[in-house]
Amino acid sequence: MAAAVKGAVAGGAVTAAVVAAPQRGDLAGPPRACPVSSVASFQSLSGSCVLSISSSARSSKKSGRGRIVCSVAAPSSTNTRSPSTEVVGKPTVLVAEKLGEAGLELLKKIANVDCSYNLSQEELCAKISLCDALIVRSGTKVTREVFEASNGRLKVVGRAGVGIDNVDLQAATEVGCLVVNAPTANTIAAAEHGIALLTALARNVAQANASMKAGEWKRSKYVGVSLVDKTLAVMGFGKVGSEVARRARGLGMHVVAHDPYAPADRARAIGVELVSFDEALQRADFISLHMPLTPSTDKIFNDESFGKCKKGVRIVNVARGGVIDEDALIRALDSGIVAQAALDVFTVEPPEKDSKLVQHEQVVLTPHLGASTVEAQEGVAVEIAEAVVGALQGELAATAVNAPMVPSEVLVELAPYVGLADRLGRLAVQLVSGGAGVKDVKVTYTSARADDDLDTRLLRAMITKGLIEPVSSAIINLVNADFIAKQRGVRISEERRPSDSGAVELPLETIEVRISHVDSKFKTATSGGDIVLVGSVKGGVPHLVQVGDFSVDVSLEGSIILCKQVDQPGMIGKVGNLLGEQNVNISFMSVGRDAPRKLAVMAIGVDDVPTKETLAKIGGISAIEEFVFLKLDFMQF
Ligand SMILES: NC(=O)C1=CN([C@@H]2O[C@H](COP(=O)(O)OP(=O)(O)OC[C@H]3O[C@@H](n4cnc5c(N)ncnc54)[C@H](O)[C@@H]3O)[C@@H](O)[C@H]2O)C=CC1
Ligand SMILES: O=C(O)C(=O)COP(=O)(O)O
Repeated sequence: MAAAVKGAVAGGAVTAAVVAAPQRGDLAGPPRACPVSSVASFQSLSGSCVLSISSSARSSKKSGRGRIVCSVAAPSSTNTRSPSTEVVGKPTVLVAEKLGEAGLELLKKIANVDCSYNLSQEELCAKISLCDALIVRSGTKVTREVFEASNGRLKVVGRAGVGIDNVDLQAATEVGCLVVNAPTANTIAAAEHGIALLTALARNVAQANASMKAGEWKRSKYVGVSLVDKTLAVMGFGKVGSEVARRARGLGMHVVAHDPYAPADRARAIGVELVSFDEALQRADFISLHMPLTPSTDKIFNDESFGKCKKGVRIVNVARGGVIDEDALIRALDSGIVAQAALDVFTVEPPEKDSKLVQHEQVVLTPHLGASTVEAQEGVAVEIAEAVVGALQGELAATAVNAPMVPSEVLVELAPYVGLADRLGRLAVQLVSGGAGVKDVKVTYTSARADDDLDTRLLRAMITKGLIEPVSSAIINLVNADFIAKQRGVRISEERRPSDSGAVELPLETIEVRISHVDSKFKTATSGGDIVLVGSVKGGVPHLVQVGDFSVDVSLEGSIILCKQVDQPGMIGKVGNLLGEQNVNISFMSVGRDAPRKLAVMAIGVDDVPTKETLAKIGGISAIEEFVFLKLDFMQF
């Protein structure tokens, strides 16, 4: 994608749009569909956000399809999508698990929505290459195979809930697919379910209910234990954990919490003592689990940890089944270390109905209902639909889980430099003629601001995009830029160069891209043996201001002809005439020279692509020693 950044100030709010240029490989014919995804816009949002640099043409680039119009497989009996409502030109969102109506309505405003539930992995893989977004809950495994089967088309996976352990984040990142979740809307529901299980456990509600339904009346068998003055250990003091702690304090419990990353002041504010893992186990009468399933929490409750607990401890798990070694739990229940367990989540869902855990008398079960309240499901549906719609429109995703979170105000400020960074990378790589390929790139940012006052991750991603996309089939965005650079052995180092201009109102004055250890097609673009291009933003438009040691000034739009020549009268006229004869419009011309009548570099911006013959004629002008034509827009070829 060649991107032009257009900046504007509208109604006091700065907005800018990165406009995707058409791609090589696009077919002629019907207009390219999915216009929403070809525009990455910056919006002034509150909080931390991430820019999704998207291109509608990514699917067409790989697959050769010219438009993103889907004919999705016939709906199964559980499908609710009506194929007749599919609209050409809209992206397609596959909703693979039940989603609240309000969320579906939001999606339908901009997308064809295909609600296909209970898909097998094979069915999901078969459909996914026709979808721009996928929305799941915890019941769908979004594996590497799914990302690979998407063939580059899937731009965003929305997890309508918190836990993203069912999504292969590494695979998503590698293919540049954004993953967003809905981290807040089900917090209270999960916390309330935790408390429901805690109280039910203490008073044998489930067992007594089953007994009565079986016609019994056993009052002495179901004597419970009190919660007041007991100690609850909250393991994982995040959003759900702290809400559980707050409620447990209201029930008169002492609450300790273990969370290596929790801020002490939040704990103190709720009257919770933060303790080590072992101390939490040693002090707890009740344990409530609220940590994510990660490699470091996988089976963190095992024989060894149960061995550290008080005999008769009661455990509630509304987090993830995998944090408990279920065989170890059965042993701990059988030995009496654990008196009772209440489980909403399981290592494999649904668990085997005849498993010892499911059938254990001291185990109370719910089928992953933590988030299942009417209110939470409506909230989650809206939260995820907004995130997915935003991502499809190239907006900032505040809940991205596999991309750097760049504060929105930083993004707004950097917007004009995003296109500059992409174009400098794109031009620099076209000057490389050989050698071992691009391995060493140094980017120098000149700024009058303090050293720590520039977040360059977005710019680095765009330079990477510019450097790699023209010479590969990779699609690069903020999600996968660092991964792809590393995978290709491209080392991008960054440096800040202070400026004493005093222009602190600008985040940046110039960006210099230097490629070392390569040969150049245009020797004049080298300085000290390296290819060096410097750019800046003028009036919101990216400009090339230096080529090697020569100063130029050419707007980075369309394409550029660089000529090295002996400075002499009439050169501009000669080149201009040749281009004029071919009806090639010149947008800019700029000459940088050492001294009068010595060597000069002429940079000519052209809106149209000159023919090979015209270029050859320019190259044939006797005073021109070197000559290179650089393209910013690949559709022209
Ligand atoms: N059963 C259900 O339907 C639901 C389950 N959940 C699950 O509950 C869990 C918590 O969700 P939230 O509170 O929203 O997430 P969160 O991200 O706000 O909190 C998780 C906390 O766990 C902490 N943590 C990470 N590693 C830890 C470790 N080794 N030991 C102790 N703490 C550790 C983190 O620092 C963080 O504070 C997640 O696993 C989520 O998937 C959430 C909602 C509904
Ligand atoms: O949000 C979470 O982490 C949950 O576990 C909720 O899962 P669900 O969306 O109900 O399948």
